[in-house]
Amino acid sequence: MAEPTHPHILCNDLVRIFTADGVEVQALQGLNLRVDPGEMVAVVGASGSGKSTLLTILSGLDTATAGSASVAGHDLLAMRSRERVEYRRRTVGFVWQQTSRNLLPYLTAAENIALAMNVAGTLRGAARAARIDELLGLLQVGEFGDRRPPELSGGQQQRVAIAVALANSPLVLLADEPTGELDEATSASVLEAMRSVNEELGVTTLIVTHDPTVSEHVRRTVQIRDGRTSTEVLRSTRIDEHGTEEHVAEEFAVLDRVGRLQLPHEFVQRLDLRDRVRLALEPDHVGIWPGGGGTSAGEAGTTGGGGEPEADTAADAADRSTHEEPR
Ligand SMILES: Nc1ncnc2c1ncn2[C@@H]1O[C@H](COP(=O)(O)OP(=O)(O)OP(=O)(O)O)[C@@H](O)[C@H]1O
Repeated sequence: MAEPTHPHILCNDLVRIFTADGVEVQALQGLNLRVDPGEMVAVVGASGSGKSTLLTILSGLDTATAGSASVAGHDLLAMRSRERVEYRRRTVGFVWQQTSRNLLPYLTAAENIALAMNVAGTLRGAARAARIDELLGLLQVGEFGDRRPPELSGGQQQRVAIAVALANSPLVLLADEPTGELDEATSASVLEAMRSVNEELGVTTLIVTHDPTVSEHVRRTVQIRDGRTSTEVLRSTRIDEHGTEEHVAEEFAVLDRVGRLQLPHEFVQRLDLRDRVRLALEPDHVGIWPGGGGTSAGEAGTTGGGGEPEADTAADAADRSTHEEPR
């Protein structure tokens, strides 16, 4: 039997509560996320959904209020300050939205990468120079090693920032709105550069962003809503019956360890689902009906099956199933 993979990022029921002026804000409300080694995943959500809070915790700059979070085997809630420093220097690399946070403006691109190696005490001499050339080449900014950030375009600056983030060969690359200050075409090319780095170096990559178009550049997009992951879109390529390659995107609801899921907002609105719903366990899917005693019927959060089941059947099945209220 194959060995189970240990995820590179694992968050279980992650909660972060901020208190400002006596008012509590639950930025993360029991978030679950798993990213396996070598995956490239985008976490996409509206402003205020908790993206930056999640990334700040994963980067070791903040600690969660409850739940668990681990990155490449480091338990982020139990980590002490010395481990935290090493973790930030060697285990994870970061790319932030603002280039000013990624690069020092008075150092050249090559010197910015060298500085990251200096701080972590990694490569020296010829090995260092070779690695800097390799990284700049990989990010397609090989000819700009001697330029300072103000002499580079926004897209080139972010490519150099990615090279800096990779300087100490981290296992995980974390990016917070890495294309937030770029135009559409430049964003697409920077995301493609991140994808080729992910493929060539195998570095696990997590991007958080409000920009839904990022999902076109990754295989898996996780939607975050109100501090929780809600749905996922998986992209794959398959060959159709004419031998033509086609790209397929499928949307899934995220089911947590205890069986909770969030229905997509449109489903809830369309069927006017409120307070409680009726459930029916079918051989290959689960049906969900409005619970208000109406006659309208529909299905949500299901795989397989089709057609509109009888409301009576749903009620019967719901009676047969557990009567526990969803938590
Ligand atoms: N330090 C803080 N103190 C109080 N509330 C905070 C703090 N940081 C974040 N919040 C609140 O937590 C919630 C989530 O914020 P967060 O910055 O994680 O969202 P986001 O999805 O990254 O949004 P944006 O895309 O606008 O940056 C928001 O309601 C925000 O106001």
